[in-house]
Amino acid sequence: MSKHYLSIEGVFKTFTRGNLSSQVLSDVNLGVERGEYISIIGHSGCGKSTVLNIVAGLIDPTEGCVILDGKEVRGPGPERSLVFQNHSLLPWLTVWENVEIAVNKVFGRSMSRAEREDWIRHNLKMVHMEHAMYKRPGEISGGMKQRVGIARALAMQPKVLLLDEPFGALDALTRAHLQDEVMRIQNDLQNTVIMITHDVDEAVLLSDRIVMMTNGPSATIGEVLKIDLPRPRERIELADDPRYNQYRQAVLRFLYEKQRNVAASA
Ligand SMILES: Nc1ncnc2c1ncn2[C@@H]1O[C@H](COP(=O)(O)OP(=O)(O)OP(=O)(O)O)[C@@H](O)[C@H]1O
Repeated sequence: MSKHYLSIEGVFKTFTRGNLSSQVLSDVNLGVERGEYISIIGHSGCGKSTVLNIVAGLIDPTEGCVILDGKEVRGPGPERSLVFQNHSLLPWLTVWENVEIAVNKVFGRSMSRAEREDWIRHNLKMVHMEHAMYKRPGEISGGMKQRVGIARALAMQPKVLLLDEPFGALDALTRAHLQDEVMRIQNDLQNTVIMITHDVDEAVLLSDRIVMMTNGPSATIGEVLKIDLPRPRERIELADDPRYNQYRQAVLRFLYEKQRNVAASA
């Protein structure tokens, strides 16, 4: 039995179409502890989403496996909820109904109607969206849609929350605001999170460990950096913290010195 809460064990992935095949991942191994916040960073196209989709159960590895809480991942499931960069809310439903669908699916049998309503309200409150619960996605901003997406994912009480560049499409201020919200929620709930990001500051600010991937093809984990900064973290204070800047530099060095060939050809 795996000694980690979540473990990615010897994962290889080759995509094949006709007689063309490309090996995207090669021998990816990672152990994640319960309550840990992990960021995955790496150059565009190296295979970050492929790793996340394998953990989500949306893609099968060619070799290797993912074990979550003692069980091998086989196909998607509500114990692994995903939030994408592009809001995946159903546009014809209200904010409330978008969360309700997920809650009914997971807790339809175990909670009464009143309990489910309380739970939906609680999760919308947590992301400060209770004021807009009767609006449709087309009537709210991008940042608000991401809040609802996060509320919906959290409402499923997943064992692991998978975030694929969740703030990537947002302007800098909204992004900072939402990062702070996610840190606050993380301090309260102690979720296990794996997040893909391209943003070095975001990775250092939010993570317990940053997983840095080598360039593809046949990408793997190049280095793992432990972020030993006390929580709760304050972005303004950290800007002057020498440790914060050392972590930042370590990631930048990995991306732009050790793995720079893709950056140069991009
Ligand atoms: N279904 C698929 N079929 C064939 N190739 C694929 C498929 N999905 C991904 N790939 C390829 O695998 C490689 C890694 O893609 P992936 O989306 O995992 O990278 P990424 O690091 O998340 O990229 P980005 O940062 O740009 O989002 C790319 O070369 C991509 O073209």
